[in-house]
Amino acid sequence: MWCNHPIYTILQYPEVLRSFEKQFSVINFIGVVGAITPWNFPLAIITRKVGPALACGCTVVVKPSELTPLTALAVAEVALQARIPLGVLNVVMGNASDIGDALLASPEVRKITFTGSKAVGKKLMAGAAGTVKKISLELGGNAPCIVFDDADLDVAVQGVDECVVFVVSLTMLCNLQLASKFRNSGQTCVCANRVLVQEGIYEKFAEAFSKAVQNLQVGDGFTEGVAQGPLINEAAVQKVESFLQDALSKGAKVILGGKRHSLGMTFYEPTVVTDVKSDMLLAREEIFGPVAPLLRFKTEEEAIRIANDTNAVSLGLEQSVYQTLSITIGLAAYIFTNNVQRTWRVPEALEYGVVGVNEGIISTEVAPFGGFKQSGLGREGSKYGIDEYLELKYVCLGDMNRN
Ligand SMILES: NC(=O)c1ccc[n+]([C@@H]2O[C@H](COP(=O)([O-])OP(=O)(O)OC[C@H]3O[C@@H](n4cnc5c(N)ncnc54)[C@H](O)[C@@H]3O)[C@@H](O)[C@H]2O)c1
Ligand SMILES: O=CCCC(=O)O
Repeated sequence: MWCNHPIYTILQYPEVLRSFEKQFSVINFIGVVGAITPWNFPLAIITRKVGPALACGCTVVVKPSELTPLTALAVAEVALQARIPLGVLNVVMGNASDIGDALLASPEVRKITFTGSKAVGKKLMAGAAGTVKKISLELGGNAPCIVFDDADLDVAVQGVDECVVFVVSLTMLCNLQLASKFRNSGQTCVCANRVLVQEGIYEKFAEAFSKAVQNLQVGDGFTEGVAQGPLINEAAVQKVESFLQDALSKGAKVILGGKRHSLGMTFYEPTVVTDVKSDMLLAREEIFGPVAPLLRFKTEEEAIRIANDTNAVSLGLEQSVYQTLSITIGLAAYIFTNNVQRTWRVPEALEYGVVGVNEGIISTEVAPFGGFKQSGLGREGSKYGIDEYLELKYVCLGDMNRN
């Protein structure tokens, strides 16, 4: 159920359009959208795709993760209650690759929007070629978080008003780090994955940070005060264990946690690891678990180089070591500094789609969210997110009075 009424709008560049009086731009909504979503934000990721699609006039077929299907059905129920007409928002469950193939093969589906792993994203991108569909990909990350030694470690933060970019206390730093690293038990694509700490403050930061992490209460998310839940499944725990094992065998040290939680099942202790090096899987792969690896750096140039070097091949690692070995990715990055010049210079040098400066929580619907390199294509949120569901058309009007 979709039609293709053009919305006649004089778009950007009115001054250019004025100079070509009889020419103007038209936007069409793109058509049927296939939205394939992951488990880790089972509601938010559906809504950030469906919202702009419906706003543009598209209909949507959502294929949610098989690990969190009920949230998607709840969205569909709410859509019905909101009187969104039948057929406008559809949820399809079943075999993932069969549904993916059907969406890709359909000439009616004009756009695929996907959030999930790099491996599946690449398959969809290749599959979209058959019918030349527009595609947006929000894929994995390996966010570096750079802590410079110019942060004023002794300034106690009195209140929110003082939390301006030039006053970064150790307390604030640790809190922001906690927010960024341990959000959703570390299972967030923008979680700080590698914490790069300048050598002058490395020991002090490690101590203060692990004290803060120790206070995170693990348990049932419905219980008051609990900050860390379980990991999504056994495979996720085993992945964390294998990365930690690799790091320990290469000289890293666990200073907090480092094992399954006494609650059992898929609960894992919030963990801090020091002496982590760039060639360890903990630093090269998306951990997707509550483990914070601390790396050491000397200079700003070195920090930027380590942060941008997500190419496994350049480190001489065998790609077969781990199936999903990261290659040139760039979703989110963070820096903490008191130096105003650094707050501009370093983000500019970082090859990442989103950069938090003295801020650990960066997602908002009003900003463009998305990655560089193999972290994805396109943006979600803001006016740029709307563009993903539109086609731009140029109409050239002839002079009707011409003889
Ligand atoms: N960049 C972002 O905004 C963002 C946000 C959240 C999660 N992620 C990434 O998602 C990953 C975790 O999510 P996941 O484990 O659910 O990812 P996943 O790629 O395994 O699954 C994502 C979706 O793709 C489906 N799928 C699997 N194989 C398919 C196929 N052959 N054809 C069509 N669909 C198929 C799954 O059923 C699921 O619905 C992490 O890498 C994380 O970084 C990225
Ligand atoms: O996992 C990715 C989405 C996280 C977010 O919206 O901040």
